[in-house]
Amino acid sequence: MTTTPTLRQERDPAMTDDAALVSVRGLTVRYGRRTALDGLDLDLPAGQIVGLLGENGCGKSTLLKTLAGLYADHDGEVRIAGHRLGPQSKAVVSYLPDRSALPERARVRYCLDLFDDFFPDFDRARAEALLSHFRLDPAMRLKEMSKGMQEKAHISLAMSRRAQVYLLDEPISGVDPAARASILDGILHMLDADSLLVVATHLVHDLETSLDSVVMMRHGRVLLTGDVDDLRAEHGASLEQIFREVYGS
Ligand SMILES: Nc1ncnc2c1ncn2[C@@H]1O[C@H](COP(=O)(O)OP(=O)(O)OP(=O)(O)O)[C@@H](O)[C@H]1O
Repeated sequence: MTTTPTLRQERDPAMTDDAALVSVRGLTVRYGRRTALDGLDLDLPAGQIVGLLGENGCGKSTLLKTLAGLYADHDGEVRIAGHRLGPQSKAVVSYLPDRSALPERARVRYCLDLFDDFFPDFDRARAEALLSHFRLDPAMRLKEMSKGMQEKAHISLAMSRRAQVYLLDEPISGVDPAARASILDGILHMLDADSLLVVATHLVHDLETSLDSVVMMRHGRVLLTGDVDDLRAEHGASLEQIFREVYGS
């Protein structure tokens, strides 16, 4: 099969797309002499659940961190809800990193207080409802929880900001397969219809039915992007099969 990015839209590479909630042009991020993102272009509209897929080291985490406004040092242009990266873009982005930034001795209740203090858009009732959905006790300390329980706690916090863009970096890698559907239900249940959720994941099979579109990356660039239903129809295969063919070639 071809890995040509046939579904990428033709556009003027210099212009960001005003209609897109997230618009990226020529984004390059380097760690010293290593180039993690290499002139990446991307447009993501509101109202989508987008899977960010690709091999280890292709740049998924770096892209999410950059969109979250954590790398000031980059080349290219990024717009989020029309804002350049900075305080205004950060205010509309809820980012769940692949490694926790919360103190592990903290009780979940204290984390709720932290989010309440730090994020004006934090909806505490929504977080408490999600914690309850996941059967987590707010009195527990993070370090007393299993990896999967910690992930559920972090998801509850990140998804309870009334953000426009949610960036989740491998949010359910530690959760057992049977519980993944319940977590995805919890996430999607809380999502406003006009927000955008981008989830970096290797769990293509588990997320396949939840995703509207995918962005497949390789070597710091977008290799293939498109609507999941369109891709399945075009290739006559499941998303997981398409993924295996693209990255197996
Ligand atoms: N802090 C860092 N210092 C130096 N190089 C880094 C750093 N973080 C990432 N890199 C490099 O940048 C590239 C992209 O890494 P990144 O973590 O974004 O990939 P990824 O697609 O998220 O990988 P994975 O699927 O393994 O999580 C890799 O070559 C990696 O070695």
